[in-house]
Amino acid sequence: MGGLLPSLSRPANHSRIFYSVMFDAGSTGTRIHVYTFIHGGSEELPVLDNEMFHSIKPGLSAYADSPEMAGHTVRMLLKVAKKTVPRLEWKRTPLFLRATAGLRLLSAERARLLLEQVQHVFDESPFLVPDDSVSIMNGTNEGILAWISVNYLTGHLNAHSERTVGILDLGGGSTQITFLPKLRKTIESVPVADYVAKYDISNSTFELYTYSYLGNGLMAARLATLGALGAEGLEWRVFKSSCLPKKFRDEWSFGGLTYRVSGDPDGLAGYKLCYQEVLKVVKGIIHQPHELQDSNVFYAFSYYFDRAVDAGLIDGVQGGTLEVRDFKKRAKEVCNKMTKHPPHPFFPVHGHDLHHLSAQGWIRLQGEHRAAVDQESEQRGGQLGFRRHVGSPPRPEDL
Ligand SMILES: O=c1ccn([C@@H]2O[C@H](COP(=O)(O)OP(=O)(O)O)[C@@H](O)[C@H]2O)c(=O)[nH]1
Repeated sequence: MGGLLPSLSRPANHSRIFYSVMFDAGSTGTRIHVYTFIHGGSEELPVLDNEMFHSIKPGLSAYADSPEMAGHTVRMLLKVAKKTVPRLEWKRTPLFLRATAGLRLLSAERARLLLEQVQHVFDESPFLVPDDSVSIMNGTNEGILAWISVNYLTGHLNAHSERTVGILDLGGGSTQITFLPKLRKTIESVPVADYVAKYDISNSTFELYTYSYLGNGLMAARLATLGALGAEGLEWRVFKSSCLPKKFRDEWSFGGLTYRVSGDPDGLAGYKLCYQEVLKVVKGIIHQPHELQDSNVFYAFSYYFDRAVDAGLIDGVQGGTLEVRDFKKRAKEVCNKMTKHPPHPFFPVHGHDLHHLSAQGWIRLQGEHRAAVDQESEQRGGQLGFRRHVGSPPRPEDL
């Protein structure tokens, strides 16, 4: 997002503080980040001084049939920008919105109508609206930017660092995997050319393995497992799964549609059947690079983090370090227990078939993209790579 920073050529007597507003329009929510930067001098890069964050659920794609509601969401979030940025700075503070999987999953026309509403709200606001303010970010850029962010925050992009870490991001609509391959063969044996992307950062070129699986975010893959994604007859159908406790009934909303779901009261439930159900959705779709069979460090976040916390695998504040097989072990325990006592439904990780991704690989789990690095624990050996919500208020998902 090269245009995030406004031009720094300003008169000498000008305020050295400036602001930038970024909207993350995800499939499950829309979030605003209001950044405050301090510009130390013409030779130096600006320093991030503060970040204000707020979010609203559901995401913009829930309003595909009523695009003006998407505009309303953005208008509500802009109130946070108006409160944070001093009035005198509004006209030089740029607004950007980048939409991810929710809008990628819609038809081009429906997505266009939603973005048109956002553009309208931006245009009537008192802020600066650059030419490329509102757009859908492609999956490759989403994966690369997450890789850069995590490697920058963990100190792996500095000149002395000899290795980098991979990232696994499980959103609601898509999931991304990005890493720097150690073997040439990994690049040469990708299924299609768009699994490889070159990126230049401070005099180094990184040739990354990166892919975004659209429709394999947690919510979309879960519905696909139930045979519900794209199905007809949502008004009368109940989608059953052996991944859910037999007596479980609920309604799930995603992308503007509501699905009635339940366990199978007359059938069987449990790990084995559930695993087979999930396999149908990911088999032949998820590419498994050979070199990841060896030990590798990945930072996994978004729903990987959320589910690891829900499953009691890691602490919700401290984060933690896990082996991939820990997910499988816990999924077995929970799914097999649910046949006896119905607990909350727990789905094994759908986004990637993690078990096959890396049998001995470690993943560290992280929550928010904006979390700060816990330097102390990194120095202690990196057992707890990240803390969640460091330096920010608790996340108010609902305004
Ligand atoms: O700043 C953010 C925004 C979202 N998320 C997580 O991302 C997931 C939802 O992803 P999203 O709605 O953006 O879906 P996508 O459009 O990426 O598929 C949830 O686990 C959120 O907690 C996050 O960790 N940090």
